[in-house]
Amino acid sequence: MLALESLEVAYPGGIKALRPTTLTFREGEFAVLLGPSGAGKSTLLRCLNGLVRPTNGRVSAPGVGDIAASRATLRRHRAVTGMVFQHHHLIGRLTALANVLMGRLGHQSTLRSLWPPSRSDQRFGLEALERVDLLDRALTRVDLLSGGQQQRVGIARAVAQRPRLILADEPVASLDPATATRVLDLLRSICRTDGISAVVSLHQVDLARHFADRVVGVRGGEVVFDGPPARLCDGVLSRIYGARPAEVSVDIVEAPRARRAAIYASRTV
Ligand SMILES: Nc1ncnc2c1ncn2[C@@H]1O[C@H](COP(=O)(O)OP(=O)(O)OP(=O)(O)O)[C@@H](O)[C@H]1O
Repeated sequence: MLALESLEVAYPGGIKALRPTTLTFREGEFAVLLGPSGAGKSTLLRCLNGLVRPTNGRVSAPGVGDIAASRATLRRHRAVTGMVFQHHHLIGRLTALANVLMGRLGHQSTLRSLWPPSRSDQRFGLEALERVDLLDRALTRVDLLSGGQQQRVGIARAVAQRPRLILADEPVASLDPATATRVLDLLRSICRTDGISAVVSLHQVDLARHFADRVVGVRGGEVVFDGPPARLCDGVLSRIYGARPAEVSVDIVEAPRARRAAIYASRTV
């Protein structure tokens, strides 16, 4: 459904974040990107909704074609692509419902978006919150919610957009293991029920094993593994992480993002 054709990204300064990559994400698939810090996972994800412009190659979406062909194609693609971020990107002083309703803006004209939300949009937003078990918090300010609850609001916002695709960049990196599992479980089950495709970057190998239909392993801007989670054996993990498998899932996965980078740097082979 979503095709990357010889996609390549070089950032200013010459960093090749993504080497020529050709890949297809299939309809309804829950794909997980795994890879060490700096591997290029965020860059790849951001190319999928045009937040990063490739240096070469293109991303094609069904019914849209090359998403970067024009502002209109990018807008059409983004209208059906929900984003879930590590740090939620919510507006803290607004209620959960108001944040969720932001997911509807891509479906409205500029003029309509200046008016209060319609009843049907409000109902849609409340349904989205109910699906992430937060209906009772609809009118609570988001900055009064826990990290896990905020991430569920982030998912509800993406779902309220009625997306065909959800892109999630380390959606559970700031959460404790039990909350991370619950949040991913919700995300995957909503994607399954609604037939939404998902591309999710994770650092936790165990979560990838549990939730992914397909794992794409990235290292040094290249896809070094592409297959079902059952094939994530020790050899594959060391190909992806360049570390002994026993070292992969404990200290790296539990470490905060900034420290992970230092751990990886010290282990680069
Ligand atoms: N805006 C930018 N300008 C210059 N270099 C960048 C930029 N964004 C990322 N990079 C570099 O591109 C490479 C890939 O970064 P990217 O954020 O895609 O990796 P990642 O796998 O998502 O890492 P992490 O797991 O730490 O988030 C890294 O070397 C990074 O330093």
